[in-house]
Amino acid sequence: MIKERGSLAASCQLLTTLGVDVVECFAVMELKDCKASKKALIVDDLIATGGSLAASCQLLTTLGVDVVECFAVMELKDLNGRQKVPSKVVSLLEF
Ligand SMILES: O=P(O)(O)OC[C@H]1O[C@H](OP(=O)(O)OP(=O)(O)O)[C@H](O)[C@@H]1O
Ligand SMILES: Nc1ncnc2[nH]cnc12
Repeated sequence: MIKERGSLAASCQLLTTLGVDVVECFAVMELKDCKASKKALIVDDLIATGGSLAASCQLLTTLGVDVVECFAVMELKDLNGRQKVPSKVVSLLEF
């Protein structure tokens, strides 16, 4: 997930409220690990306006990382956020 430091707990709580069994949370990648020629799957809890995923893609692409796909648990379809995202977008739940 692309998160501010310290906000992972709130994301887990939201998913639990929705009935998702959060088995484990782990931080996979920090910016220092993002190197050119690496591939990335970006996972976030929500795609609303698409601004967060678009900015994340842009940042990683600037670092030379190949963003293969973006995955979001929830997508607010009416906001058309996926149109801003330059990579393939997959979401689990649509509202
Ligand atoms: O598609 P967007 O319009 O960018 O919205 C989606 C983002 O909004 C939420 O984060 P938020 O900014 O609320 O902060 P958080 O990381 O503390 O959850 C959510 O976790 C996504 O990262
Ligand atoms: N439109 C939205 N609804 C709920 N949570 C959000 N977080 C960021 N944008 C949001």
